Amino acid sequence: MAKITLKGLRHSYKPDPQEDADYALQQLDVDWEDGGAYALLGPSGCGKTTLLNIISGLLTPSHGQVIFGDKDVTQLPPDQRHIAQVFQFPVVYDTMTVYDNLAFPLRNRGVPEAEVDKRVREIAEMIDLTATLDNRASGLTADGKQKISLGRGLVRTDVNVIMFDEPLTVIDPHLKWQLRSKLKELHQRVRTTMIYVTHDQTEALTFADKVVVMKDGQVVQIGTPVELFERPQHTFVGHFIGSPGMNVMPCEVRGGKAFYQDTEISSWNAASCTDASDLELGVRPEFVEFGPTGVPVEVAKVSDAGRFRIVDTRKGDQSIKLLVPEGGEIPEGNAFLQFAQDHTQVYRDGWLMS
Ligand SMILES: Nc1ncnc2c1ncn2[C@@H]1O[C@H](COP(=O)(O)OP(=O)(O)OP(=O)(O)O)[C@@H](O)[C@H]1O
Repeated sequence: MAKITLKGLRHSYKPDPQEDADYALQQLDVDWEDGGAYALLGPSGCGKTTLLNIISGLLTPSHGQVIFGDKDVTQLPPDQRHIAQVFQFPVVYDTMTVYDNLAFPLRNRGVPEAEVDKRVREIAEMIDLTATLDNRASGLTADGKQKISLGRGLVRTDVNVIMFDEPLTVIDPHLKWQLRSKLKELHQRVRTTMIYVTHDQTEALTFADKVVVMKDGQVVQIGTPVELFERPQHTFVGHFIGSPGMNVMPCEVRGGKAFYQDTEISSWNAASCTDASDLELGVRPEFVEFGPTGVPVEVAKVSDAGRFRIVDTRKGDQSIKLLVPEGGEIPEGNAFLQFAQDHTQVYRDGWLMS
């Protein structure tokens, strides 16, 4: 196992890239700590698969280095990188038994049969496949087959990283959460570095200790689920993560104070703001409440979400959402909103002002 470092990585599929938009991956520097559970999260087309293929060696980056430990592997083919991959669709040998599927990577590497047997039984137990070891893999359901794909990665002792590319896509919805929590549990047991690629925030936040959020070929934030929630570094992170996402409103800063349409808003970072162009305020619905004074709005819609209600308020074209706990009062028609200062922040050009 080894730390993985991506240094000055850029990739374009075009032969003669000229501008940033020609790059599927823009300047990227990321350290993946040895033994970490990471999610790579972002919308379709943001560059997740490109990045995964560069780490696994299927793709050579246009610029930059891929380093495992202290070894530069940028030019090494996939089979010399010791990586296990679990794809959207399970890759299993249908005619073989579950046992032989799990044993395959070890026998391929000439591991003695006694060691193979020990390892296969150990891993089968971890992924709940012991009872089916002698069955043909063809008879298994999709989640059983996906467990085999995973097991084939876990069984190897030479693996630097296990990478999952949207692994729950073909799993029945009611089994998804089971497999998801199984993955988390397995990571805690084996402590192999895992990178889990998804566009689904629930999958990312429940699996990962650290989430790498991507947008348009760029990493916009690397953080724990709590950090992404509490301090989104970019309005995209605030909006993409959370349900509903962060409210983002245009604002002005005058004399170190933020104003939204002439109402002063207390914000923890407005004082650091010297440049008054392209500014926005971000505040999550969890940190907005009704008050006797504040931003005047009109209550437009109330949706029940179990233990709380999501209230959609309007001021002109601007929507500002807030969460009201069960039993909390919701005014009809006109109302005022107040924002928690510690969780209300100014962004410039999308990026958090520091
Ligand atoms: N083989 C290719 N040739 C040319 N352009 C490509 C190729 N593969 C991907 N791209 C482009 O690179 C960008 C990033 O694509 P990529 O598949 O890495 O994103 P993604 O986040 O994995 O998306 P998805 O979740 O839909 O798979 C996209 O604009 C895509 O059109």
